[in-house]
Amino acid sequence: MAARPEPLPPGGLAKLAPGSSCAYFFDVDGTLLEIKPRPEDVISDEDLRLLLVALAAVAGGALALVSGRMVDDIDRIFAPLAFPAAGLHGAEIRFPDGSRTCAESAVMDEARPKLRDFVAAHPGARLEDKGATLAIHFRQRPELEGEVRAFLAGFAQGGLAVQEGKLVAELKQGQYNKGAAIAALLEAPPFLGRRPVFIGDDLTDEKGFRLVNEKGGLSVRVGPPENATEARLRLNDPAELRRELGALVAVC
Ligand SMILES: O=P(O)(O)OC[C@H]1O[C@H](O[C@H]2O[C@H](CO)[C@@H](O)[C@H](O)[C@H]2O)[C@H](O)[C@@H](O)[C@@H]1O
Repeated sequence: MAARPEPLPPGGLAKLAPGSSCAYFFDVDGTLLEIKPRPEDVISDEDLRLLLVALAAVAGGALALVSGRMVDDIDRIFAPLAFPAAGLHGAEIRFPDGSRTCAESAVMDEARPKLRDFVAAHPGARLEDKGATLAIHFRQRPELEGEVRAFLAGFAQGGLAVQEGKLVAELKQGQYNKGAAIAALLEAPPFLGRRPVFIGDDLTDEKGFRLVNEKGGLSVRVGPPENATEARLRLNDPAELRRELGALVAVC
């Protein structure tokens, strides 16, 4: 049930989520990295890459990135690293052995030209065509929010659903979500048998929080305290998450 998350207790993630027994799942935008004006502005720095490599090592490789972005875009951000990953809110998964699943993009063929036309008619709005999902960003014109959401709601039928996010709304296939993606990754070694830890910041992460709660894991939301969430615990921002992960790696 959604409620206000608690701050981390003393000892933080180093105490709550040791690398010897946990599997780590991280959202990207707003969690590992700060939000930027445009999606392509986001890129990992060397410190974060080294931190994630160190954490993956102490967890026996049980670290995955779980994002609304395409897996190829996640790889661009963290290059040359290529972690196990779920992209497109779970519609795309790359398992630790390198095998991949990806939802059909043809399901968006009817909607795609209509979204293009909408964006062309609304300067400042932007279409991010991710194949199996289509996102309309309105960060440059936040006043378009109501119009974008109402427009996309008209496509929410026949298995399609709208995923809301930070100054973005997106058309996806309803059966895919981050909870199902984390559950699928947890079936595969080296995730199998480990306690899941999921850290995210946005509406798309709520099903991931619920899944790890059901599995007895740890759910942590990055962001202000006032919003109700399925996550049980809270961190202020990506910088605090980095400090926590640094401390965790240091004690392992
Ligand atoms: O699940 P995430 O890893 O958090 O990805 C969610 C969406 O992230 C990107 O959009 C968001 O971040 C952009 C860069 O900081 C920002 O400009 C935009 O306003 C945000 O909505 C990405 O572009 C989307 O595809 C992801 O679904």
